[in-house]
Amino acid sequence: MHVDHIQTHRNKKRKSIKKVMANKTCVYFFPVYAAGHLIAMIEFAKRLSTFGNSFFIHFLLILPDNPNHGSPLCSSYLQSLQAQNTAFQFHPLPFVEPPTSFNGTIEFLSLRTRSYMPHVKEQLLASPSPITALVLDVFASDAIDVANELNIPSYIYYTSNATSYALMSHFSCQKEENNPKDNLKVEAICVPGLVPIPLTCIEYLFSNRKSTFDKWFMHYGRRSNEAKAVILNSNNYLEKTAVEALVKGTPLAPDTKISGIYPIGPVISSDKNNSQEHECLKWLDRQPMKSVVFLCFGSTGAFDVSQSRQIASALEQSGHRFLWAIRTPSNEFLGFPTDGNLGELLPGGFIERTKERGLVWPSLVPQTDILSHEAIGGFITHCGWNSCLESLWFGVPMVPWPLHFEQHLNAFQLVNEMHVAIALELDRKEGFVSAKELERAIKCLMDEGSDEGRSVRKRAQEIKLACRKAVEVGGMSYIHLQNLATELGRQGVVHRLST
Ligand SMILES: O=c1ccn([C@@H]2O[C@H](COP(=O)(O)OP(=O)(O)O[C@H]3O[C@H](CO)[C@@H](O)[C@H](O)[C@H]3O)[C@@H](O)[C@H]2O)c(=O)[nH]1
Repeated sequence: MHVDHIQTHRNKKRKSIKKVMANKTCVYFFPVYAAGHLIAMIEFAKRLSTFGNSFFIHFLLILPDNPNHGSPLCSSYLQSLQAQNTAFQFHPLPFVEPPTSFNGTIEFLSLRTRSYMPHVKEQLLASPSPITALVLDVFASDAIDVANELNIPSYIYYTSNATSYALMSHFSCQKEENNPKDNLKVEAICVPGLVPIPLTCIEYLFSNRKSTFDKWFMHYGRRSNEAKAVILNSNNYLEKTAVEALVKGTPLAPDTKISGIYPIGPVISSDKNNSQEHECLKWLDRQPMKSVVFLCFGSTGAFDVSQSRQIASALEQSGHRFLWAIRTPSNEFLGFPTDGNLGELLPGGFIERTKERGLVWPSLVPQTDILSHEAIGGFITHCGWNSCLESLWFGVPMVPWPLHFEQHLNAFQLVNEMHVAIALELDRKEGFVSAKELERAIKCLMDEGSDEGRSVRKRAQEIKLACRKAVEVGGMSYIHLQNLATELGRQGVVHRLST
């Protein structure tokens, strides 16, 4: 959605809304413009808005500084949202020149978000109705300062899982000398209330290999401790230990202001987006039930030639049907992968040799629609939390292939806590997986006679049912969401227009 679209849309709505505005308040959302964050937050807002209509929902948006830096998934999602005619209002913030001095991607994005704070304040002050809450992505939590200044309660909508939030919050209150980065010699990290977490799962967060992520991870942990409450896209069936510990407050900083934890998940994007006509789905219609292994690595995941060829070889040797979304990595700073250059990425003759049982799709795919298709029997995923939830929602067992951030931790949970995934051995330093190892994991997941496969398939079905029950009327996530909606609607008028 372009700025013009958003603004026209907003102007049309303003008129009709004016009439009923008198008794309503507003909840403002401030997401991060990335597929795993923006879409997840809007989907959460949709669900929240089904609980009565005592408030209007507004979104503050920092649009990408350059069209190549914005996830294509975000723009197509925003466009499809227009057709759904939600009552949400979007406010793209006026452009601010991006920072020129920074160390790595996360620092760039963090500094850029901070530079928008004057505009955030301006927008909130211009609100057409009193504001009862500001709901922030954790990576936009510097806006808590603005919320405090205007006496607006702030909430964090955390787009990943409860365990990684517990870690973030716990480490944020550690003194510099206890920086987990310095503990890299121990084998497991012990956080009060959590099961011990192997260091290999989190060293990516705390090693200096990837610029300053650890510094910002701790910074946002500290900021989120200043919020009134944290909303988690999880529940205490998926992550019993972490959710229960967080509800008790065990891993939180002693001086935290957080007084509520709302595990309301899973929230997934379930819109069909007219993708029924998509070639991948038509192809799946022709495949037997649960016969296809699906490979997709999130909004930013893409492999070089050498790794892509190992994947191709594993797929060929495994003998199983497959659907592989493949793209070419971008060399540009903040650039997104481009359509897969199949001639370069695949070994000669691969497509011809596998055409009876495989489809290679050189672009983004309608992931949730694919996962919901009955022909899908397994998912090889980079373990972005949304991808994990989508797979679980449709009862699809996984092979985790984590790439960045907290994805190694998510992979650990899928295998060791939820028992819905077959472990894959990867060289974490290089992120490399050999053809032999991938072939083994695919066979383990997909072979009918595989005991491990049978076990993860059964668990995936159990989790699917439990997740659906959790969000149904009366389910545990439903009740948390209902309580949150009541709190937001009841909060009283905490901020009045300045004029
Ligand atoms: O071809 C594709 C690829 C992805 N998706 C969708 O894009 C979203 C991707 O989200 P996610 O699986 O969470 O991956 P990332 O985009 O990599 O997510 C970022 O944000 C997540 C939530 O905070 C973190 O868990 C991840 O580590 C971080 O990389 C999902 O809804 C997918 O269905 C598509 O629809 N088509």
